[in-house]
Amino acid sequence: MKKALTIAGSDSGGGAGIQADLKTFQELEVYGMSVLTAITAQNTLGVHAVYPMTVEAVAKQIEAIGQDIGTDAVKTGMLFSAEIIETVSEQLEKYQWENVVVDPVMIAKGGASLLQQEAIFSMKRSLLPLAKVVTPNIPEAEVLTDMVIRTYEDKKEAAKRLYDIGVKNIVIKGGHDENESESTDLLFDGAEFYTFTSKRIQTMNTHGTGCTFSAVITAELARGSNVYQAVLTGKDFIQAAIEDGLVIGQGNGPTNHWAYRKRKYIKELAGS
Ligand SMILES: Nc1ncnc2c1ncn2[C@@H]1O[C@H](COP(=O)(O)OP(=O)(O)OP(=O)(O)O)[C@@H](O)[C@H]1O
Ligand SMILES: Cc1ncc(CO)c(N)n1
Repeated sequence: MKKALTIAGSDSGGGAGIQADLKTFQELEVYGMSVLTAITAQNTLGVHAVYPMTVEAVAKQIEAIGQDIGTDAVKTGMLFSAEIIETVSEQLEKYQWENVVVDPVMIAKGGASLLQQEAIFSMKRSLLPLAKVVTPNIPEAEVLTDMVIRTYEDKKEAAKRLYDIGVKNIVIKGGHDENESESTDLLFDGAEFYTFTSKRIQTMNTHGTGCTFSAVITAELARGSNVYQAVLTGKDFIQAAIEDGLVIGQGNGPTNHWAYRKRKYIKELAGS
């Protein structure tokens, strides 16, 4: 049984954060573990309060896993503060886990801050150099690279700048792209650029897309996939999850975490 760990915030509404990650790991038949960095009081209408954990609580949770269970891959999501980022980075270095995926979560869909402004420096200096994959959306990539991203060439330049910080593979996600008919994610591995394009779905129910996408990449790396295959599966998984989105709550609803598995089974049944 392969194992994956998420170090992230709790979304009480169940669509993003730790909850999205664990649901995704389970769907991909990977044993899921979690380290909480913060608790959010959150629903489909927005983030109503944030309660960060102490650095001691974060370190102890990681040590509990490191000293006993270990992991085949680990992702980070909402980390909230510079001190939490420094603690997580120290622990990742201590255990030398190989498949580190950093989703540099900064702002929730409703505009609430999930990362303090002064933590950006720690993210770039301490955490990103440990990452095998980083998965910023366009606004996050702009903050991390200090540039405006409008065109495909801008995305390529931003990916190169992130590579220079020390990340081995960069995925700039297209959810916030201005293209109304497609959503294209760009992967750069230091040598080649690859694009992953899908039809843009017109829906309000995209809460937690980024968390779910990076959780798929993490689970797939744990299962032994290479980065290209992991991103490809991430794109298929999130497309199915948005297409079969759930009408839950009064705002931006969550995606459907079992849509990908359901489609796979239907295909298998049709073939048998
Ligand atoms: N409307 C959409 N239709 C199809 N794919 C989408 C849509 N919105 C996002 N995606 C895909 O979902 C994944 C996540 O991208 P996005 O840019 O939305 O992340 P994010 O902003 O970090 O998400 P969040 O902050 O809500 O967790 C990417 O693979 C992207 O291409
Ligand atoms: C806890 C948490 N992590 C990440 C996101 C980003 O989608 C969110 N809304 N909430």
